Amino acid sequence: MKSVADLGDLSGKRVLIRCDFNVPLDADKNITDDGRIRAALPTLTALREAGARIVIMAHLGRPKGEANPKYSLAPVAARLGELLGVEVTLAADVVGESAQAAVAGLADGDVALLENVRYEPAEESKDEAARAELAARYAAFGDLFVSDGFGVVHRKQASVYDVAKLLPNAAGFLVAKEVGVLKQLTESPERPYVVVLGGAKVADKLSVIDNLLKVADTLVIGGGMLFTFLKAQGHSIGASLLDEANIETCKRYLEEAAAAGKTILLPVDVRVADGMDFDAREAVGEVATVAVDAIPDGKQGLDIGPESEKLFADAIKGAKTVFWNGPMGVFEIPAFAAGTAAVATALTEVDGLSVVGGGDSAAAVRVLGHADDEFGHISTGGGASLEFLEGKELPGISVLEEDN
Ligand SMILES: Nc1ncnc2c1ncn2[C@@H]1O[C@H](COP(=O)(O)OP(=O)(O)O)[C@@H](O)[C@H]1O
Ligand SMILES: O=C(OP(=O)(O)O)[C@H](O)COP(=O)(O)O
Repeated sequence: MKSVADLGDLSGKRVLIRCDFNVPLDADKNITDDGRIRAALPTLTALREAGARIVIMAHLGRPKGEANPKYSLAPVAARLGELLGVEVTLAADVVGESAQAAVAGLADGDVALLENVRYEPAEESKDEAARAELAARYAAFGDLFVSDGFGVVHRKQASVYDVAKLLPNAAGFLVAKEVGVLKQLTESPERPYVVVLGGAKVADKLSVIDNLLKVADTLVIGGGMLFTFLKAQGHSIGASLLDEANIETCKRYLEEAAAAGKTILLPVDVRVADGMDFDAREAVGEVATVAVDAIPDGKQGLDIGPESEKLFADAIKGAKTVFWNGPMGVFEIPAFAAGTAAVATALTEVDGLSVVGGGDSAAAVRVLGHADDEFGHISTGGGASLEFLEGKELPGISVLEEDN
């Protein structure tokens, strides 16, 4: 993997860079945690100081191939401009006339941000030819490509993977740093090694458990995915998140873990309500704590309960290595933040290496009042770090090692 320093004289060169600026926004489009933008500053600053003309590709959320103002990068452009102390030109499209004009208008040290790359249907397409065609349009905007969006390196997408094949490339400082730290967890983690999983990307997270069971001693499961496990154990889960297609897989995981002498630690109680109003940051109906085998019909599980907080905190504090991705509940709503807060605090008390990964998990620890240096490392990637820890090849990284 080449570094930015190996790219030679960058003065006047157009550097196309993929960043992960998928930051949490509130209902008024205020960024609630700008950690991912800050994490990109070392590379962007170095490129600017070297006199490069910077063209940034990034996404926000999952707009599924359609332009949609809800997912515009406008709040990101404004915040990045403040942090860099320079105006960041936001193109109104991804590869259209506005993007072309923004790139053509760059002077040395200037920064342009293309609109959300996921407005383009080919960005996330499984059709390689469609992705390659879009990647060629991106590549026309740069003389060189830098990959610095660690949170997306597990995605085989046009702005992450295909474009890297078309230009001389290098890893940015963030990607290099993340890989360096996460290697410590794969090479010889001190045991007990506990992995804590939660969050809402249920299908993604369930698919990594197979391999994580091979490397970790204990898997602690909270967040949206816990309910598919409860269903697999025969419990009713009311209106909670369910990944129907993976109920049998969860049964298999529970059996495999038991056979291998590993532990899958599930909550014993959960906090439920009729639902939630995410924008208003409120529960809908009464919030109640119930045992996991007594979730009433129609109720939605939105956090782990107080007994589970203690159970999980003890498992975490007894570990020498802990990796945590995914909030335990809908922490953005105060009534459902206690589980995530308990896990975050337990991680700060680990006598060993504690790593938090993921956009929302990193946001959660900061929003809940923790400082970054209370943890061994805060990774900008959730899914990306999990796949790294599984030992999988990450397309956005392996492509950088190929000759071009
Ligand atoms: N029980 C639950 N039901 C619905 N959403 C949940 C639940 N628990 C956690 N979440 C949501 O999961 C989201 C984060 O998920 P995810 O993107 O997988 O994490 P990360 O960004 O850290 O990788 C948070 O916005 C949180 O509100
Ligand atoms: O937020 C992200 O990942 P994460 O939730 O795993 O930390 C990245 O921006 C990747 O987003 P994606 O999971 O929609 O591809």
